[in-house]
Amino acid sequence: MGAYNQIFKAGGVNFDKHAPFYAVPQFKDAYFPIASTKTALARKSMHSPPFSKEAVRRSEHLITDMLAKFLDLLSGYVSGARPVDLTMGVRCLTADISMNYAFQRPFNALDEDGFQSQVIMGTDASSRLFQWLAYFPGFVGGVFRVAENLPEWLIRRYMRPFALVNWCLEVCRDQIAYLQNRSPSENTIRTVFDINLNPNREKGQFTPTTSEMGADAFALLVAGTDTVAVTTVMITWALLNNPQMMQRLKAELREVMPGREDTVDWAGLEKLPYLRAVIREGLRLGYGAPGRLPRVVPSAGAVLCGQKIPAGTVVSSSAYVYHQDPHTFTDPQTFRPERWLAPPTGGSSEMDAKFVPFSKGSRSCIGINLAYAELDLIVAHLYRRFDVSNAGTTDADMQWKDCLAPVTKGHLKVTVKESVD
Ligand code: HEM
Repeated sequence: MGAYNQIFKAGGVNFDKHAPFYAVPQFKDAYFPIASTKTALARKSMHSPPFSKEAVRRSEHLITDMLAKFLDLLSGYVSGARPVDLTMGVRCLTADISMNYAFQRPFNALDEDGFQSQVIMGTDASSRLFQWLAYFPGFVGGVFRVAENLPEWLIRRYMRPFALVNWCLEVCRDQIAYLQNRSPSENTIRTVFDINLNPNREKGQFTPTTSEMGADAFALLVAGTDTVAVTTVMITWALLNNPQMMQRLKAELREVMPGREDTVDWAGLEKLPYLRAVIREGLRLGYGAPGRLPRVVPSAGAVLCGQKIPAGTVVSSSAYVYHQDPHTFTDPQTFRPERWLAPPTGGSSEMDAKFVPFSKGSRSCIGINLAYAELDLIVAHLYRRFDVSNAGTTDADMQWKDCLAPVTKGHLKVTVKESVD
C-alpha cells in the first residue's frame, strides 16, 4: 500500500499520467487525459466546488428528479411482468443524472423506448475503444489518429463506434453552447461550468476553449455513467443471488420509508449501516474503475516497494489488486456486506486503507460525493419500491472486462413487482 500511496499522492512530487494510455481522440481537449498533474489541476480545480459534499446536498433534486422518472418508468413494467433491461435502464438514469447535474439539462436518455438510448451506445462504444487503447497504445493510438481525420460520412458508414462517440461529443458541445447562450435569469443554481464561464481572473481562473469545455462535458458523461451504473448492476446481481441480504436491506429501508413510495434524502440514507455496507461491498466488487491507471516516475526517480525505479518508468497499481487481497478481505470474491459493519462483526482500518475505488490524490475521482449520493439514493429507492427477480440472466452475462470502467458480457434482465408494504 506504501507504493500506491506514493504513486497516487496529493501534491508533493507528482507521478504524471502516462499520456498514451489516455489518448482517446474524443477526450483529447478534456483535462482528464492531461498528463501533467499541475496543468490538469488548473482546469480541474474550477470544476471541484460543485462536487463538494455540501454542493451535492444542495443540488440533490437534480439527482432525485431523474430517479423519480426512472422509478415511474419501471412501474410501467409491473403489469404483464415484461422483463426490463436493467443494465440499460440504470445507464440511462446515470447518464441523465450526470448531465442534469452538470447542466441542469439531461439528455433524456430515459425517454428512449426500452432504454435503448443512442447516448448509452456512444458511452459504451467509448469504453470499448478505450479497452483497445489500454492494451495496444502505440498501434491503436495511430489508428485513432487516422480515423480522426477521415470524412464524417466514411466514419458514419464504416466505423459505427467512432460515429457514436463523435455524436455524443457533439451533443456535449451543444450543452456548452446552451449554457453560453442561456439568459442569466435562468441561472437558478450554479452549474459545473459556471466558474469556467464566469472566471475570477484574480484567483487565476480562466475560460477554457469551447472545444475544451465540450470535451470536459463528454468526460463527465463517460466517467459518471458506466461507473455508477455497473456498481448498481453488480449490487443487484449480488442481492438477487443472496435473498437473505436483500431481505435485511429491505427491512432497514422500511424503517425510514414505511410506505413503498416514500422518499428519504441522502443525509437520511447515510445513517443506514446495512445500506452503507452494501454500497461499499458493491464498490469493492463492482470496481467502477478496476484496472491499471498508469503513471510516470518523476525526474528524481523513486523507491517503490524497496526498489529504486528510474525516472520515466511507467508504473501503476489498481483497485482490483487491493480489493482482492485475501489477507485484508477474507474470501475476497464473495459479496458479503457484513464485512463492513462495525467491529466486532467486521470493518477495520486496514480494510478502509485498502479500499480505493475512487483512486487517491490529486487525480482521484472528482465525482466521489455525487457517486455516493447516486448509489445511496438509487439502491434505497429502487429496492424499497420494487421486488426484483432475475429474468434469465446468467453468471456468464455478468462477467466483465476492464474497459476503464467494467463492461459486462451481457445485460442484467429482471422483472419488477411493486413491493408488498
Ligand atoms: C462508482 C462511481 C465512480 C468510480 C468508482 C469512479 C472512479 C474513478 C477513478 C478511479 C478515477 C481516476 C482515474 C484515473 O486516474 O485515470 C476517476 C476519475 C474521474 N472521475 Fe470518477 N468514478 C465514479 C463516478 C464518477 C462520477 C459520478 C463523475 C462525475 C459525473 C466522475 C468524474 C470523474 C472525472 C472527471 C475524473 C478525472 C479526474 C482527473 O482527471 O483528475 N466519476 N474516477
